[in-house]
Amino acid sequence: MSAELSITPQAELWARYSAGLYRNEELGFSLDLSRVNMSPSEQSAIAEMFPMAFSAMAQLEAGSIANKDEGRMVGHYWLRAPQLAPTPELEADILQAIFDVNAFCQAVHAGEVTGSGGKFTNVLLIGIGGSALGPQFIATALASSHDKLHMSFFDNTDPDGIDLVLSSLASCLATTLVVVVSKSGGTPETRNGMLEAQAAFQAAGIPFAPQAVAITQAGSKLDQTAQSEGWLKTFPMWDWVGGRTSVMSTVGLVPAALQGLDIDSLLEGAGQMDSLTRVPQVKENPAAHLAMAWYHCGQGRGSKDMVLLPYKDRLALFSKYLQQLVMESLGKELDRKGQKVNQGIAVYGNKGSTDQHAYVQQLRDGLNNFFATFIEVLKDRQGDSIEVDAGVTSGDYLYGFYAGTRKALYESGRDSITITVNEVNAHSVGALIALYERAVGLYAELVNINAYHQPGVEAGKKAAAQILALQSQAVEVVVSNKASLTADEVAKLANASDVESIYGILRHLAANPSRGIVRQPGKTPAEDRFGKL
Ligand SMILES: O=P(O)(O)OC[C@H]1O[C@H](O)[C@H](O)[C@@H](O)[C@@H]1O
Repeated sequence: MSAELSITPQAELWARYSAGLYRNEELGFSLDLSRVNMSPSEQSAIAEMFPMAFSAMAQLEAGSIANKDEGRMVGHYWLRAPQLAPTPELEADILQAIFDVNAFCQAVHAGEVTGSGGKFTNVLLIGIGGSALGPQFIATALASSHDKLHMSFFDNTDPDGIDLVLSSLASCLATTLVVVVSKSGGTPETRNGMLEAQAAFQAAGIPFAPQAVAITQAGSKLDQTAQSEGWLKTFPMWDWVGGRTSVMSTVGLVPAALQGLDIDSLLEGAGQMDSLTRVPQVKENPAAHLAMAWYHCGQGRGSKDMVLLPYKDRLALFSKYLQQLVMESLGKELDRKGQKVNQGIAVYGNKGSTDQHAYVQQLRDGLNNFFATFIEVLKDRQGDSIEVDAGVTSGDYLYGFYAGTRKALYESGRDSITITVNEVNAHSVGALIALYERAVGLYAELVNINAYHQPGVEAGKKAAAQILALQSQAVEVVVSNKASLTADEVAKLANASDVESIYGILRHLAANPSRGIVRQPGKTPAEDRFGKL
């Protein structure tokens, strides 16, 4: 196949590009599938599946219980078109939340709401998954020297990672606004981050509650904590917004507005893309183009990985953001009929041309198990560029590397999609997010899965809870025994059968001296002995 492709005449490729390019001048956006080796007949076969996908999306937008397993509506599209919400109450809730976000952030910027050290200078956002990835992506994509507040994140329960962020905030904790984000309000990593931040405030003698903001569903554990401790502010989150599609809700709007970003433009860009991707004709709909290409490349089974190559540093976190959006939405064991399908599309990537010096070698010459998505940004920078060679700028190089890689991949029979935007700004970032949200929704309909639940995540959470329960049993046995014990002996005394887990727990504790446990290494893990320090 690659030999055939490599001899496709340039003129034919140019004609295919020109005739097939989806573009919208007003939005400053185009989508090119000319380097996806999909014949017209294959295109029409996939296009025939779309009417039912369009109608499912229309029902979803009209307020159907699209997430049947969890009995929920799926309403992230209403966030940028509140008039489309299925009830006047929901419309009013969305508008009120946007109003409150603006009012609060204006008061912070104006110094009407302050920290104990005066006007806020920093934001520490604590969240994980959909409650961190979107805010992090937007913060990085749209950062500038005019940012009103400096952004930091706790997005994990890694003590060392937390310390690193805290050390960077040490001199400005008294002017740091802490925003704790959790839709469910009960996610352990986020709760731990909140407790770590509270401890740091306490150690510095700064009251935490007057500098803390919660974003969560009414009545959640986090909501209760915020209420009972008298936190500065609580913003609502709704059950009809999924975590991975929550970036246009208070989850993404509060941090973005605090940073000083143009949230109206973000919502407008998303809303404009929503209008284009609502169109029920494949040819006219860029999200349908994308979903069609995904279906073709992976044969509707996700057999090829999606490699994201944005040629713009600001978009480096987009692949991380899309990893959750795509993989948590599409990675499902069962289809809607309950049949085992093990669907999904693996997503990875970072940025071009950096990745050309890392893994692009394999993309070009190695396993052909992927399709690439290039993101090209036409505007190089604000202001002019110097020439790095006669008549050539750094931006020309970046373009050259993108175009060259696209060509080289095509010549070795590897499919690629190119998305082009005029520039990276709040409007185009909103549009890109909306494009992928819709493409994921449409693709999920094509393969008949529920894109809006995440049953698999629960298994890991339950297993983690079991390990933590086992830890207290194991510690009790070790500290109440005079002699040191092997993991097998600890397991026996704790009445537990999972010796390997006990070994792992004790080895971890022994590596942290303040936990009071020592390890005497034996020849093998089974011969290691654990005792009181
Ligand atoms: O916002 P939270 O309720 O804290 O959830 C944070 C994240 O954790 C979960 O495990 C889900 O799989 C994600 O979809 C979610 O975004």
